[in-house]
Amino acid sequence: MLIKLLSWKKEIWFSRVRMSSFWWKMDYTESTFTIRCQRRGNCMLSSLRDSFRHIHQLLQFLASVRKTYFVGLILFCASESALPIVAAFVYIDIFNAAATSDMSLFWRGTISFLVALVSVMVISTICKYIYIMCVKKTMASIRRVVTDKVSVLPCSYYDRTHSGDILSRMTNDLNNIEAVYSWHFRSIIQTLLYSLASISIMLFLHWQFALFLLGMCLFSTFIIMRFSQPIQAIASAIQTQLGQITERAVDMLAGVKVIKMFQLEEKVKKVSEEQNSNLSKEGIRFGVKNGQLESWSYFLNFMNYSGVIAVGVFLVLNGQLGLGILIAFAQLQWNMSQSILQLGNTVVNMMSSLVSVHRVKELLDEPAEPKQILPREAIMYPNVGVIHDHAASAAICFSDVSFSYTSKATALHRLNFSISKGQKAVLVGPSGSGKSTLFKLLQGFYAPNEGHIYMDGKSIYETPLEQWRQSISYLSQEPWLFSGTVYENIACGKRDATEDEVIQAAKLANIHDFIMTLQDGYQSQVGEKGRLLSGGQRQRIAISRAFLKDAPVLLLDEATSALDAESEIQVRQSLELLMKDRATILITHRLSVLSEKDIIMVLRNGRISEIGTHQELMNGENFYKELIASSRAAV
Ligand SMILES: Nc1ncnc2c1ncn2[C@@H]1O[C@H](COP(=O)(O)OP(=O)(O)OP(=O)(O)O)[C@@H](O)[C@H]1O
Repeated sequence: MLIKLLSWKKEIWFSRVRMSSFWWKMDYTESTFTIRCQRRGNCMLSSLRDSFRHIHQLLQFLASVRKTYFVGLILFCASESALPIVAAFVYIDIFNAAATSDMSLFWRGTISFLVALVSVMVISTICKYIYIMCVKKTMASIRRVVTDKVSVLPCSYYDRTHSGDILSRMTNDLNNIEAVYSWHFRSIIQTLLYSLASISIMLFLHWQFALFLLGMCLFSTFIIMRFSQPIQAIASAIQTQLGQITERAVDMLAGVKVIKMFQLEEKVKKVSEEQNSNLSKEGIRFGVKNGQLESWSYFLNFMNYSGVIAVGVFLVLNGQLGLGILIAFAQLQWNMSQSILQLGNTVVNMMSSLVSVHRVKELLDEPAEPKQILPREAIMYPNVGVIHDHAASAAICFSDVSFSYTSKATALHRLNFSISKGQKAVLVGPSGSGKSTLFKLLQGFYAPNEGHIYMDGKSIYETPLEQWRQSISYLSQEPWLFSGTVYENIACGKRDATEDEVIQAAKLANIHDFIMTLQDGYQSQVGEKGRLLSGGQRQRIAISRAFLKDAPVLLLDEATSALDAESEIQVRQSLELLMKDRATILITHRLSVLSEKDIIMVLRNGRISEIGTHQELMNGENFYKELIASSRAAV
């Protein structure tokens, strides 16, 4: 019965431990001792070994400034720790001077303290400058590496990752990493240095009394560490929620017009209130736990201090300890227990910041887009270098190209077509039939699962992506303009473009006259995403860019469909000029605008179901006729 009762109690204890956000598990398998901490939600360091790995990562980030950083930091901490220790010795002198009326002791103490104070001020200022400079340099280099990485990630990464999450890694997480370098390492090193020095001095002055104090400090540390554990879990949850709030904010800013048009303000408000309330709940939980931690810290600090005074006075009364030494002990103990208690907090915060190291490292470890598209399975392409006759003569050629985003559904099935220089192919088909996917493959954003793509006789598998993309200009329905000037937005079409070339491109795109009416001409700001310009003006700036790029292949994705009739006519004229002597593929849902000469490719469920001119296709019974009929009905 008793055994049953004990095992029942034990089970209750274990289940309570498991119910907490964290549960620390001792694992002795294969003679290794690992402490695992598990957490609800994602992105949590799974073991102490991981934490060390991430600290190692932080040290690697420091790279060439590592030695300078640690020299600066350790000297800074040593100088800051030295002051209270000197003060303790000064107390011995001053109290002994008071007890023996010895003025020379008093002056020795006072002067040594003043010298120490000035020295610490000078040394700590210089050392702080050195180590903070290293931190700033390191952070600048991490930011550069992260930005570089983000710019070379493949499209598939952006498909599966929310931009808010990426943004959060580039901002919140990097700030947390900076906090580790600037504060957490400092606090840990300072506490260790101060504690080691204090313990050595106390052991030297009175080893029995020192051991008693040490025991009390260790006991306090143990209690504080227990209270610190839940705080770490809450801090991590807060960080995850902050990431989610950033994601929502990015969505909200990008979709502000949709929100207005669909009167989604209330819904957005509700979601944001929910997130805020969750965040504030976690914040309150954090505050409560932190409050408990602080109360315990004060209580233990006070108890320790009282213990020192009580035992010290007892020893003084028994003649085993001088009054000066007791005051020195009290001073050293007070500072030591303060910093040890503080250390608990620092370790907790640092563990939570290591989550950020993990998140940034995760981003950096993402494979970059390859410099060249490789065949998915080399075995299926024994003759990659062999060029078929039709591919060699065509500007664009798809040969048996298939592609799927996921293993479940195939987006494109065995596409075969070729387009010559000066020819215009129009891609039509219902929504979801694979038109944009075809463009993505042609631009090298994804590798085909099977088949070959050729441009001007060169296989995509044998041409570096940079060179491949250099041969393509892409214009979409919503042209992307960067914040900056009109000039910068056109000039980015060609590396080292001259002013004359930029102006010539703008003239060809029929936008030069308009630019000259702007207050600052080519130096006028376009605003975020070109908001200071109209849709047609934005599109013509994008066309200028394409003129400047002068690529032989042109991809137009509904480039005129967002424009009003007048803008459309102007843009169309510019486009006609741009298409001249280039191979063009145009995606459109507006079948009324097709010309007699265009080659029409009908995509249906990822397959080319028909190909030919409008007249040829209208002669037979086919899906194209159905599309024409439904588009006329829609008009
Ligand atoms: N990033 C992606 N990941 C997974 N599936 C995708 C992705 N992008 C598109 N798809 C799927 O691939 C298929 C083809 O999509 P695609 O965007 O190429 O169609 P579309 O013909 O351009 O459509 P629309 O005319 O509506 O723009 C669709 O079933 C779509 O759901």
